[in-house]
Amino acid sequence: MITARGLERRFRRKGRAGGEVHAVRGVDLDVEEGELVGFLGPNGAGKTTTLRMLTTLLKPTAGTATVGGHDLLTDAAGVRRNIGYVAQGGGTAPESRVGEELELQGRLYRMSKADAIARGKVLADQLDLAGLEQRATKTLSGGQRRKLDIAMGLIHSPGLVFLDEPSTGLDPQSRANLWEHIRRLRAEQGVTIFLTTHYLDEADALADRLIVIDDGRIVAEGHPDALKEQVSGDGVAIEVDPRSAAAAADLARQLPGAHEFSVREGSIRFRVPRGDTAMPELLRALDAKDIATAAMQVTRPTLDDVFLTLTGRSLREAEQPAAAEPEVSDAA
Ligand SMILES: Nc1ncnc2c1ncn2[C@@H]1O[C@H](COP(=O)(O)OP(=O)(O)OP(=O)(O)O)[C@@H](O)[C@H]1O
Repeated sequence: MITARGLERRFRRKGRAGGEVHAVRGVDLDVEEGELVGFLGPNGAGKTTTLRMLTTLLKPTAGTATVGGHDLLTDAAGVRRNIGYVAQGGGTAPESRVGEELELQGRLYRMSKADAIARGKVLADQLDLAGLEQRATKTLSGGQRRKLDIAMGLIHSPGLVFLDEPSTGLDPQSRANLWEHIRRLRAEQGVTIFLTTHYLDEADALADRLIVIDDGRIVAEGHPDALKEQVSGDGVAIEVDPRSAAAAADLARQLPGAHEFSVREGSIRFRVPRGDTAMPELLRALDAKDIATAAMQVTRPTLDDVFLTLTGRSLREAEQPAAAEPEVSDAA
């Protein structure tokens, strides 16, 4: 469904400072039909820029791609016909009615009036918007508005849909509801979904496969659980008498694959590939040396641990609002 090689995008900075922003620095992507792929990275990592290139809204500075079976550079119209794109801000006019928006969107894709209305009804049902057709879009809740945006992106029955930060700004209940709908769209309609997010829980809950981007480059790729296992392993924390800490840490260091040690007084922390198998082994070793453990805890890694291991930064820290960017132009 998507094959991209070496996609790059530079933006020229305006003003006296000059120079360039290298927003995307050579991205390779492969997305198979029917996949639900999460494109995860902190603010400013290059997610939206990549998405805008893949959806023909922005020309790549370098690289090639095939999207929905059409060449991005030579057949942009073919790409546009075969994809749906749901942008961050959505695109509904505040005064118009839900049903009208859906119909108009269908007409923009050259559907007949009857087909646009019929397809709008099916999508409204599937996305829990039935009964709201006569409501002005400005009166919808945030969650309903996002679902309308998604319905509009799907009106022409594309096989591939891009969702840019679908649940940003929604309360936890609306987010969970939206996730359920996204899962169902894939399950019931077989739509391939490529979504960007900077929420770890969203990536974890939704995606079959994650592609992690940082500073314009892909830094990891895989199923959320596989990434956690490969990249960082389980976290282990044990508490012993401070006088035994050095000896206990020595024993823990002998566990296969143990790494990232920190020892502070009687508190020892480290990571191992599998906490459940390492723990009994360590307990036996400590017991044999008469070292008593006051507490022991194993924690499963999070996607934040993955990001930290790969980049040396926490995704949560990286999400802090960025400093104001210099004025820039859209032209490369
Ligand atoms: N039109 C533009 N002109 C200049 N620089 C831009 C432009 N669009 C994006 N950038 C810069 O490119 C970098 C990547 O931005 P992008 O919007 O792709 O990130 P993102 O990962 O989608 O972030 P967010 O999660 O905040 O949406 C940032 O440094 C951004 O300031």
